[in-house]
Amino acid sequence: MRSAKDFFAPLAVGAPTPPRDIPWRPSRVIHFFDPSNEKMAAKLPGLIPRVDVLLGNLEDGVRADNKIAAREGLVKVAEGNDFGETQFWVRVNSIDSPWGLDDLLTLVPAIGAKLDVIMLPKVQGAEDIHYIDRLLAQLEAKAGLTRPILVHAILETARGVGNVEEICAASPRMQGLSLGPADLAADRRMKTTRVGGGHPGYLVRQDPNPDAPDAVRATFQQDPWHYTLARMVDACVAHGIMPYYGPFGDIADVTACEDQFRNAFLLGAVGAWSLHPVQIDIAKKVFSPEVKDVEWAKKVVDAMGDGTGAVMVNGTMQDDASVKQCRVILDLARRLAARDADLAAAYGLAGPAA
Ligand SMILES: CC(C)(COP(=O)(O)OP(=O)(O)OC[C@H]1O[C@@H](n2cnc3c(N)ncnc32)[C@H](O)[C@@H]1OP(=O)(O)O)[C@@H](O)C(=O)NCCC(=O)NCCSC(=O)C[C@H](O)C(=O)O
Ligand SMILES: [Mg+2]
Repeated sequence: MRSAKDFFAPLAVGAPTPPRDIPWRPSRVIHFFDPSNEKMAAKLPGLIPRVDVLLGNLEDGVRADNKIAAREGLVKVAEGNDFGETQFWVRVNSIDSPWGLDDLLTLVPAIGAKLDVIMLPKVQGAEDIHYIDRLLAQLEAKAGLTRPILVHAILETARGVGNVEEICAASPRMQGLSLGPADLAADRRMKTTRVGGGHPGYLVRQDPNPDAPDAVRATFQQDPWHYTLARMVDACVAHGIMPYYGPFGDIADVTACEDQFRNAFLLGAVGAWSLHPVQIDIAKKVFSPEVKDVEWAKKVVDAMGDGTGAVMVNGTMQDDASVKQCRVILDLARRLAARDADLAAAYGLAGPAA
């Protein structure tokens, strides 16, 4: 393990200095596209201003015989588009796959200056992050990059979940973690074939009524991802990086998608993936605080003055702790409003600088 003194030193001579803090930028929606799919690539000029993060996916979801076309297509997308305020990320193939190394060797020299974050799938432990950390430093130095590329890990194996703390702590490049529910389900030998979301069999049932033993007993579906997501959130917050829910594969079920995203938002996640254009506005809506919550937060913050003591607001007790909860909502609302005039108007907060 590196000592605290050299943790932030570049890992190759000439590489940019790694960040001390992960810069906050909106990332409510990470929109996936396949750069080998010309129909999808043609849609990007219209999608880039709508999403917080555009992610070129080179890993699962891209056919094996299209891997090189996808890598080359991503270079063309980077060269042919102005991303403005939108972040540009890539999901490379895993480092044990036949393509992972060449993804990095090609993309960093070709488009490293435009890449904000590299998403690394199937991360098992700190050793995977140490590997990519050193390799990125070498490639950045060779390419003369002045800004370090950040790393985002997908948590999608049982071992990765077990090692979540050390993954978050492994490098100052660590930007965040996403949940990969499909791979994680397979690795854990869970018996769901869905890509994220609930399962009708994962439920609790109301107790029998002794006076009506034959009456129908209500059932309540549970969230099979709750444990992992909560663990991820704690690990990310402890290490100053950002937690994300991952994919929701039932594209047609926009209602359940919104519910799953909201569960993640309420637990502390900052965003989710969109796999299809229909999921973009769902993620943006869910991961932006609701107007009524922003209004409530303002009211409590105003009522609490210097933030200490206890007061009653609308019949509820508010104190030093609850005002902190309200500041979390208000802080997110302010950051989003500063970049989005519509949200600024809805929240009654300062909007983007003219
Ligand atoms: C899911 C899809 C295969 C659906 O595609 P399609 O059948 O073409 O849908 P539509 O006909 O409704 O599409 C309408 C038009 O929109 C374009 N389109 C579709 N998706 C996208 C997109 N993501 N970005 C841009 N444009 C998109 C279509 O081309 C249609 O265009 P047109 O015909 O001109 O009108 C498809 O959406 C898709 O492949 N999505 C991405 C899937 C993906 O990225 N999968 C990997 C991530 S999830 C994962 O890996 C699991 C995770 O790691 C884990 O372990 O849990
Ligand atoms: Mg996966």
